[in-house]
Amino acid sequence: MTAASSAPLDPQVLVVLGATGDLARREIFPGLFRLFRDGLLPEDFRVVGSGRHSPGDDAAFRDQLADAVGRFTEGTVEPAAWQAFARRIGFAVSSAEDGTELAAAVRRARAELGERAGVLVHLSVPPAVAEDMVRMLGATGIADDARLVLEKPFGTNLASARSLDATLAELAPEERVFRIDHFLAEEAVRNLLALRFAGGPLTSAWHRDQVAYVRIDVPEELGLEGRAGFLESTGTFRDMVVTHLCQVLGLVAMAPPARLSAAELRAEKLRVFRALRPLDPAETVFGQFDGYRDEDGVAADSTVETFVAVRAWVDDWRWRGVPFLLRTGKAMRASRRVISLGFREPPVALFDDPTGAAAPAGRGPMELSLELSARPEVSLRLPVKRPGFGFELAPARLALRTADLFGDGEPLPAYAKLLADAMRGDQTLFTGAAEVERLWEVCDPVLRNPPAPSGYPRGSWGPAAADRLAGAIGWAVPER
Ligand SMILES: NC(=O)C1=CN([C@@H]2O[C@H](COP(=O)(O)OP(=O)(O)OC[C@H]3O[C@@H](n4cnc5c(N)ncnc54)[C@H](OP(=O)(O)O)[C@@H]3O)[C@@H](O)[C@H]2O)C=CC1
Ligand SMILES: O=C1O[C@H](COP(=O)(O)O)[C@@H](O)[C@H](O)[C@H]1O
Repeated sequence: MTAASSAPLDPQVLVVLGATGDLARREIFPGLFRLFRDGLLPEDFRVVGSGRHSPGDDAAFRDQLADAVGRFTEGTVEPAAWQAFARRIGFAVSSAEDGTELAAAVRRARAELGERAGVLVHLSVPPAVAEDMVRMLGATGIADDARLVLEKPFGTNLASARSLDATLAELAPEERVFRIDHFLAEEAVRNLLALRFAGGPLTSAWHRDQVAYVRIDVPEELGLEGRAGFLESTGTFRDMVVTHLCQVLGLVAMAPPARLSAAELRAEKLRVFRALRPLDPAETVFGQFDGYRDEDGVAADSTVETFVAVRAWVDDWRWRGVPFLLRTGKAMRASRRVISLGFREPPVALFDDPTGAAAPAGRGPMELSLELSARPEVSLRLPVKRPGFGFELAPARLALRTADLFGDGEPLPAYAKLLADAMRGDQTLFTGAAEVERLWEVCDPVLRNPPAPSGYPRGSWGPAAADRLAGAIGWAVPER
């Protein structure tokens, strides 16, 4: 994995399609501002936001962004820094059918920056329109020498992902195509690689001989946040499972790569995804939070899932027989992103039961948990002997918080890291075409035969059927 190069960057025109959308205001513009503040953008740059509907003029667009950046930036936004950043931002209308105004804005920006100026286009648009937007970039010449950053989900199924890959291949060599899955750039996910591959007993324990189950749990408190249109057309399975949760599964399950390069990481993940058994609708639970159908923009008879739980299996030598439990949903009790590995229990419960039958319910096996927050936490739940006369065991937790080690400064958000990497042409943390296509293949049985969603109350942990799916392993996220 390459460190951010300190070499000065050529001037850049940064184009954001879907610039009025949720991702743009929540992550992309705050991310770009953060890079600007940290001196990680080139000396000379322009930002062209684009969408089908103009917010009015450049000033109105900047006002919208000032609001968003203030809200979604950690720490204070210094007015002088914001002004210096904002004066380089403009807006141009575009759609899949007509990119004339956008192309003119990009040409003007390049002319201002000089002939060395590069172009980076981030397509922050729903997956169903990505290919048409890519074609528009080709037809207008914007894609000619630009780097193209594509959002997840990449396509909406295997056929559309292949078609999008084919269209991209006509316009740009693979080195200029960046398929984003921002979970891969989370500080904590990269910390997982350190934990696994920097040596020590965890490297050899990462195996079916020692590990009884893996859980990847991403409940979210947030509901629709004005994204009814997106969720109604995409659903949580495509939005979160085919993408983030499966990608994290790939990093958890992969064998050690020969080196931390894009090619090696992609190859090792692909090996896992080839061994990933096609998901079984009978081992998948869909849920829909109560009241979802009353939300603006949601069909009165919508069967779109806002919650998914899956039991998956990786049929290779390392993982065969180990369940991988995946769960995510909107409007749930808490927002967490936790990977847990439960270690096998000894064959005889020496301390608990004279018959050697089982450990008492509630204590659970030794479990390693990684909190995928911007400030990574690693903890180990393990049994300790309660001091005293007998041999009673109690659960305890050893926790390591990187903020305690390195200070609690403002971590670089995943999107800022990815945008900086894309500008530098570093694809290490981006996904490859083959792995994305294989994941669509694995997920296809559920897409073709989706389970009917069960209702669940807002603020709960999801439908009871998901608890039954997890069985004795359960879904409990560690206390913080
Ligand atoms: N929101 C999030 O937290 C995250 C989202 N993503 C991904 O980002 C992408 C965008 O999501 P999000 O911002 O949430 O979605 P939104 O619906 O909020 O925004 C999408 C934007 O795309 C534009 N758009 C919509 N339809 C079309 C169309 N037919 N042609 C051209 N442009 C269109 C809209 O702008 P206009 O109407 O002006 O054209 C809109 O601003 C998705 O792929 C999503 O998976 C990834 C990570 C996190
Ligand atoms: O890609 C997406 O991710 C977010 C969750 O990511 P986070 O970094 O905001 O925690 C999810 O809410 C959204 O639906 C999805 O499109």
